[in-house]
Amino acid sequence: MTILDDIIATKYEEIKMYKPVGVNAIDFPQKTTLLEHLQKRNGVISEIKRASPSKGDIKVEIDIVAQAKKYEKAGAAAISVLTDELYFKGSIDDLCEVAKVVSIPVLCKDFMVSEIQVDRAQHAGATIILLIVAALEKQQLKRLNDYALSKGLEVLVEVHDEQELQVALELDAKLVGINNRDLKTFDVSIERTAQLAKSFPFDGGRVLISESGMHTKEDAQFAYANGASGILVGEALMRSENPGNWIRQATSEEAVR
Ligand SMILES: O=P(O)(O)OC[C@@H](O)[C@@H](O)c1c[nH]c2ccccc12
Repeated sequence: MTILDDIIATKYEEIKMYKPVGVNAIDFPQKTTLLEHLQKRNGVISEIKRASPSKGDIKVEIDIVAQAKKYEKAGAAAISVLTDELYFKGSIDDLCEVAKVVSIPVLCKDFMVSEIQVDRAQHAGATIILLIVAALEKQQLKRLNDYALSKGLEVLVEVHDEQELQVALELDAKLVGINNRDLKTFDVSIERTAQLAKSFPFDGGRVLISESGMHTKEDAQFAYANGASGILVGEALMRSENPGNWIRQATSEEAVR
């Protein structure tokens, strides 16, 4: 059993206990779309990540609304919010709080196995969901992808190796994330992006997003230089004294050249 198997197993238990989503729709500010942003210019998908199984507590007590506002003000392309409670100390309420105050896309970062989670994410204000190829059967992946798209959500399809990339391409995913972290062993290497980018077809409006393990402006530069239009950054922004600066530096002319 890997940690990923454990997490997925808890998801099936969790979804049985979800309270039905209320009938009152919340009035969220209108949001832009991530694909359009990344087709035009590079960007940082900035994450709210209180803790993680590989790093333990990162910043559990944090004003996430203030943090999200900093991300938006600095020009983040989107905000990712970890909603898993057990392993990441996040919550669907975290996502909802963020979605209420920003006009950039909001990604529900969780391990989706069921349409119930997709609905719940959208109800809480998410405009993007994550689907992890390594965590899903092919049919299940296709079903959830079709379902989310039919609901008007954007879908980020996450891969970690060549085979998974092919699965994402078969789905015709437009937002493809290469996770530099192996979710089974936690090994991280940003070289993974460079490797997989070699077989990435940069056509059809598809964009490549490099996820995890980026700490410096040079890391961002490396990802962009290897074909990424977007980078997904969690820990570095959560630990930074000045996350706005981090984002601005990683999106400056110099960094994206
Ligand atoms: O904190 P980092 O190393 O910057 O990583 C952010 C993000 O990529 C990572 O949180 C992530 C990528 N894919 C995931 C899937 C599930 C949970 C978490 C993730």
